[in-house]
Amino acid sequence: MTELLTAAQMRAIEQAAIASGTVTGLALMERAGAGVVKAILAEWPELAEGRQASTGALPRTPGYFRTENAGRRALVLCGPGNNGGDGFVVARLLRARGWEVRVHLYGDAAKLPPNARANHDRWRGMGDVSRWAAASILGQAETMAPDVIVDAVFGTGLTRPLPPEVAAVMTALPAGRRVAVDAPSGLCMDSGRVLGAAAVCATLTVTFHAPKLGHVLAEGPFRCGVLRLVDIGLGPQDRADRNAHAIVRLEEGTGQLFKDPHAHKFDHGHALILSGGPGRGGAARLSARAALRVGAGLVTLGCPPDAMAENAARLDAIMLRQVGGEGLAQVLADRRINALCLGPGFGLGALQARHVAEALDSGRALVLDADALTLLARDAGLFAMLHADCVLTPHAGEFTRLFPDITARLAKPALGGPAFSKVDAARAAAARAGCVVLFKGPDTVIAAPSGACRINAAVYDRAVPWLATAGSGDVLAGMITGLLARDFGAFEAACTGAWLHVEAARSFGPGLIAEDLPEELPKVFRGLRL
Ligand SMILES: NC(=O)C1=CN([C@@H]2O[C@H](COP(=O)(O)OP(=O)(O)OC[C@H]3O[C@@H](n4cnc5c(N)ncnc54)[C@H](O)[C@@H]3O)[C@@H](O)[C@H]2O)[C@@H](O)CC1
Ligand SMILES: Nc1ncnc2c1ncn2[C@@H]1O[C@H](COP(=O)(O)OP(=O)(O)O)[C@@H](O)[C@H]1O
Ligand SMILES: [K+]
Repeated sequence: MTELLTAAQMRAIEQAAIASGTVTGLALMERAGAGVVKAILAEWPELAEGRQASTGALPRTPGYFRTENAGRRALVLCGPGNNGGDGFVVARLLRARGWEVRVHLYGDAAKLPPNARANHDRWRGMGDVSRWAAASILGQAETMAPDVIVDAVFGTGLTRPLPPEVAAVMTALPAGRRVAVDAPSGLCMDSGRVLGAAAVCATLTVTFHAPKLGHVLAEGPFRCGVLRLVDIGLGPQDRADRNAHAIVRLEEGTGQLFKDPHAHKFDHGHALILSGGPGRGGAARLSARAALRVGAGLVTLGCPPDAMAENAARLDAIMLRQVGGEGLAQVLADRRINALCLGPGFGLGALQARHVAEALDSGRALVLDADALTLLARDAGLFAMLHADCVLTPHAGEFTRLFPDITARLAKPALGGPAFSKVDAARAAAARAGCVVLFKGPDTVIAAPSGACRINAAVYDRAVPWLATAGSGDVLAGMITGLLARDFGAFEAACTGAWLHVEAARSFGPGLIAEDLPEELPKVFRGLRL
C-alpha cells in the first residue's frame, strides 16, 4: 500500500527533514531535478544519444560540458516557487549533458524563494532566463522544435487558477514530450481537479517521495500521462506514524482472504442476495455468483414467487428461496444468514422498500446497491436506519441522488486549492449515512464514518477501462457481500472487494464482460497463494 499525500503533508515531511538537520532544502531540490532528468532519459532512452547533425546545428559547447547529448533541445518553463527551482536544476543538468536549453521564468527572479533563487543563479552562469511572454514562448516552441518541454511552473503550491498569461502557454504547447515536474501546472494536487479552466496535459509527470492525491483522483491521471516516482531521500514512504486517517492507495491483497483448513462451510458465512421479478434476475445472479466465488460458505438467492422457475433453471451451487409479500422475517429466522445484498435488479416498489427496511432492521451486515440506493434516496426514514455494518456502493449518478448537496460542492468550479475532492465527498457522505460509502469510478474512494479512507485507483498501470461494462457493479456488490459473510468488517470488505474487482478485471483483460469477473477470482487467489 502506498500512502497518498496532500500538498500540506508533503510540505510538513520536507520541513521536518530539513529541521532535523539530515538534509538541506537545496539538496532535496538537487535530487528532485536530477530525478526528473533520470526519468526523462529512462522514459525516452533515445534522448540519451545525440541528435544527428542533419537535424540541427550542434550547439557551441564549452570544454567542461559533456557532449554526449549534443543537438538535443529542451524548453524549460519555470515558475515563481520551488517548482521553478527544480526547473532550473533540470535546465543545468541537461545543459551539462550537452543539450541546448532555453529557460523562461514566470515571475520575478528577485522574489524567488532562497533555494530556487540559488538554482536560478547557478543556471544564469550557464545560460539566459527569458521573461515570460506567451507569444515568444509559443513561437520558440515551434521554431526550436524541442525534444522535451519541461513544465516547472507550479507544483504542489498552486492555490488558484493559472494566470491568463501562463494558461495561454500551457494550453497551447505543441504535441510531443511534455514533462511535468511534480504536477501538471494548473492541477490541484489535493483533489486532481483543474483550478479554473486550464492545466497542462503532460506526457510524463515526475513526482517526489510519494504520490499526491491529485495524481490519482479525478482528472489527475489524464493530466499526468505516465507517472514516475523519485526517491529524494526523505525516508520510508510507509511512515510509522501513519494514523488511521492516512489515505492509502490499495495495491495489494489481504491475508484475511486465507481460509482455515479445518473450517466448515458455515464458518465462512451465509449470504442472502435478494432478486427482482421475472426477467430481472440477471443482476442478482451475478452478485450471488461473486459472493460464492469470493468465498462465502453458502449463498442463497431470494426472489419473488413468479421468478422462482427462471432462477431455478439458472442456479446450481447457489440456493434459492422464495421471498415475497410475507417479508424477510422467515428467511432471516435462520441466524446463520449473516450478510445481505439488496439492490441489483431489485425494483423500486413499496414491497422492495419494505424489504430494505426489514434488512436494515435485522442488524445484519449488508450491501445496498443500485435500486436500494434509489429507495434510500426517496425515503429519509429508510436512510435514517443505516448502521455501521452497512456498505453503500453508489456510482456517480446514485451518489447524486443520495447526496445532492455534496455532489453540488464537487460540481462547483474549483477556483481555490485545496479544492473539494472525491475523498472529501465520500467522507462527508459516510459521516452523514453513518456507514461505509464506496464511491465508484476509476478512482473508487471508500470512506468510513470515522474518516478512514482508501482509494482503489484503477489508473496508470492498473487501468481497467473494460470494467465499464453492464453488470460489473453488481459483481462488486456481490464480492463485498461475500466478504461480509466471511466476517470482514464493513470497511475492510468494501476495500478488499474493490481491490479484488480490479484485480479480476486486470487478470482477465480486454473483452471482459461482467460474467467473467467472478470466474477470474480463482486465478487472482492463486496469484495471492491462498
Ligand atoms: N516539498 C518538498 O519536499 C519538495 C518540493 N520541491 C518542489 O517544490 C514544489 C513546491 O514548491 P512551492 O511550495 O514553492 O510551490 P510552487 O512552486 O508550486 O508554487 C508556489 C508559488 O506560486 C505562487 N502561486 C500559487 N498559485 C499561483 C497562481 N495561480 N498564480 C500565480 N502565482 C501562484 C505562490 O504564491 C508561490 O509563490 C513542489 O511541487 C516541488 O516541485 C522539490 O524541490 C523537492 C522537495
Ligand atoms: N473506466 C473505468 N475504470 C475502472 N473501473 C471502472 C471504470 N468504469 C467503471 N468502473 C467500475 O465498474 C463498476 C461499474 O459499476 P456500475 O456503474 O454500478 O455498473 P452496473 O450498474 O452496470 O453494474 C464500478 O465498480 C466502477 O468503479
Ligand atoms: K509543474
